[in-house]
Amino acid sequence: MALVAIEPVLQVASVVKHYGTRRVLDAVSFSVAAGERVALTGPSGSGKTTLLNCLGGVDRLDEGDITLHGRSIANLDGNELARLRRERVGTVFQFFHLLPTLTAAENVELPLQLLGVAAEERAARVKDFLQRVGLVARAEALPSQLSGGEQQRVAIARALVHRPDLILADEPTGNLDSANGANILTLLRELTDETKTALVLVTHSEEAAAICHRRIHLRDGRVVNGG
Ligand SMILES: Nc1ncnc2c1ncn2[C@@H]1O[C@H](COP(=O)(O)OP(=O)(O)OP(=O)(O)O)[C@@H](O)[C@H]1O
Repeated sequence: MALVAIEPVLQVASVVKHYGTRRVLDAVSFSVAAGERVALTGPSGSGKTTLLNCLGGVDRLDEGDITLHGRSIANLDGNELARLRRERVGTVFQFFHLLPTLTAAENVELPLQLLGVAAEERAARVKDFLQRVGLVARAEALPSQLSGGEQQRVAIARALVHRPDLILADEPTGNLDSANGANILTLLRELTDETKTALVLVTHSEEAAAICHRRIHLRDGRVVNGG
């Protein structure tokens, strides 16, 4: 049988990052395939959030490279990087980070607006994703009128609506009770399966790591297993 080479969605090659003289990421390498979910674990201060920020193009690397869908981010200028991030990446945070003056539907629509998607297509996709996260009835609610679990469902719809290759999630259940946390994890698992979106999930939670196919454990900025 012929082997087909499948290019990873995300390739991290010998990434080094310093804060001052401190080497916070020390030659980190791993890759993630389409639809693969990877838990990024490790003790506090081991570099997980720094790595996530590098993956999202928020922090620049000192050495090494990150390739997203075949494109190296090392030599992109700020505008190109912002565009790549908008097109290819979705993010989910512990504290939801919804825009407080926009409704649930408008929050979900925002990534499509930034990408210049036509109004009709935007409306259809927003409806589809609000349906997928079970929030059609709350489309016109402001974030302050939604529970934490509902806000995180809006954030998940917003992270996926523009069909990114990669979702970056930082403790997405960290601010939810266990029942809501479990619902959010199920939703993340089902939706990333359905859409074949890769997920890198930073977490201290066993339950969250358990929805992932694989774990990458960091200690002192180095991958100690799973890379
Ligand atoms: N902007 C910054 N300036 C200086 N040092 C920083 C900065 N951000 C992070 N650090 C340091 O880099 C190291 C790694 O931090 P990072 O937040 O990536 O760890 P983490 O594994 O995500 O920790 P936690 O689980 O507590 O969130 C820590 O020692 C931290 O103090």
